[in-house]
Amino acid sequence: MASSASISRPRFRCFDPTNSYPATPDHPRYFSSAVSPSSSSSSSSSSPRENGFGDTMAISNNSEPKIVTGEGGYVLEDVPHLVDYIPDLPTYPNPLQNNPSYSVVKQYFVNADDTVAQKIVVHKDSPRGTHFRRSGPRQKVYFESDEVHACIVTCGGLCPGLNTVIRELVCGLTHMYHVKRILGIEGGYRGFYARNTVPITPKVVNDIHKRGGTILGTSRGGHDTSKIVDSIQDRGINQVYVIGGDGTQRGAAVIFEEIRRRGLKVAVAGIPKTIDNDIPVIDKSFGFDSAVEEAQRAINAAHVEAESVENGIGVVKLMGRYSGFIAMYATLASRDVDCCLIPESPFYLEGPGGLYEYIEKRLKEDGHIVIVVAEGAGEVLLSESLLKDEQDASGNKLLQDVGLWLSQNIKDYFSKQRKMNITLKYIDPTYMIRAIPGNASDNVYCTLLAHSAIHGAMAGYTGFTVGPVNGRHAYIPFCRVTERQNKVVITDRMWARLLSSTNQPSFLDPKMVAKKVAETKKEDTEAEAQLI
Ligand SMILES: Nc1ncnc2c1ncn2[C@@H]1O[C@H](COP(=O)(O)OP(=O)(O)OP(=O)(O)O)[C@@H](O)[C@H]1O
Ligand SMILES: O=P(O)(O)OC[C@H]1O[C@](O)(CO)[C@@H](O)[C@@H]1O
Ligand SMILES: [Mg+2]
Repeated sequence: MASSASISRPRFRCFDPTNSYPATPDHPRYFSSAVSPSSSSSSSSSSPRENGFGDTMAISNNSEPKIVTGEGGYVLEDVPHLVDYIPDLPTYPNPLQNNPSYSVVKQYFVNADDTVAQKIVVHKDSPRGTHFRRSGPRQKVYFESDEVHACIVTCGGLCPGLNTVIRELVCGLTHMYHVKRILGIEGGYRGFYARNTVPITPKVVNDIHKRGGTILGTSRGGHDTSKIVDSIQDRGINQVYVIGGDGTQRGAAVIFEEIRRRGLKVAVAGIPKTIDNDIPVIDKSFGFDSAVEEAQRAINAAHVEAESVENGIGVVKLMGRYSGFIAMYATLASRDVDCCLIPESPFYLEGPGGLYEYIEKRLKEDGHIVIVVAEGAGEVLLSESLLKDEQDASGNKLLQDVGLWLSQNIKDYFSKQRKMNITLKYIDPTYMIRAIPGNASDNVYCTLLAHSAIHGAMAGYTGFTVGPVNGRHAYIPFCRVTERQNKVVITDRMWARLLSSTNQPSFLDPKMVAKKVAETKKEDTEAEAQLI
């Protein structure tokens, strides 16, 4: 899919320019205050951590981001490394060098200075912008195979592909790095201190990618940082793989901070999960493709029902608490949808240009209409009529059922006010969509995510999330994926394509459109100014 955009643009809250010192044309510099690590090796090689620029490594003792600047407005937002706070770590040759499966691969190891550009459409004089460290195997690793004790935890809502990521983490660690100790943490974050752990082997996970859900179980809430890190320390875990959405990545970030504060040699790697696709920076999250595909079945059913009766109305609710990506892509894929309602695009029911007027038009012209509504759409309208302010255990807002509310209002309006005979069928496939296994494309994607995370942790990187940025997998600092949510930008071309494919009203007056365009431009300018 096209790179997902966000209404709120990068703000670089995690970037402290007051720590900067000037970059020279041939020597990019870290912005944080520099302290050279003393480096030693107990085995084959000895060197400070590569920074990819032949430059002295700059170490920050706190959670400052590691920013490298270069020529032409080049910025690298690097991820933390274990040597940032444990300087004397030995390194070892990567066991992949002797792995028969990978031995014929030319240039299997990632070049030390490979970075991935966040912005790929640039102008002649525009800055080169933010880059992230490219993911992949390094020549040297910071863990010996026998020393690794990894754990895997899944948190938040279900998502197609969760089991595939678990499987590929286990198989990747075992087959690529000969790791023998991998623990599954049961039931999300609270499992670290309140539930059992299970040893996992490739045999245990062999066919789990064919099943929906997560074999480890999941939960919301229950993040007690010090209890979690105590448990990591007590069990001798030194690689933590955390699979989950925005809340989970926030949780992983604080676990990493506590680990760093305690000076533990423990790598923390996040694998972003959410069918909502609301995680910024990365191209898309795993499970999203599967969700869009499965949604077609519900939309198809709604269409068949609606077109089989006189004045048939099919309403399908899809997930998307804050972001309407599933609804938007499911609509674009289906071509049977006449109206798509998402949280980012406010709508109204009555009067000229409103939803009721549009439904009536479609019924008169086609005899039926199919409406897709994302669960977070129309929140303002709903809160006006139903006051409820509840949260789940993780603090996420609990939403009213917009599909039911909309269906009831449509029925009332047409039968009572317009005295029309309509037949409305409401389909809520949300949990059926979330519970399926990953589709073929998500399964391949999950493998790449799991392998990226393993290579990063083995290479000593920590405090990072993995994911593709413009098609290339990268290591992204936690703060960049937690500082905002990815949202559909209704002033982008993709939303315009949707409007033109459904022919629905935009529900926006021209003044509002102008305001949105101006806001987006202002945010772009501010983000660029911070990069210079
Ligand atoms: N700011 C935070 N600090 C520490 N832990 C957090 C934070 N936010 C959320 N968590 C923890 O992360 C876990 C998952 O969070 P949440 O339920 O919001 O799901 P998620 O990861 O966002 O996934 P999704 O929303 O896609 O289902 C929960 O155990 C929650 O306690
Ligand atoms: O009912 P649960 O498990 O809290 O999950 C609901 C939420 O999970 C999500 O799918 C994100 O995983 C949201 O779209 C949805 O609101
Ligand atoms: Mg979330």
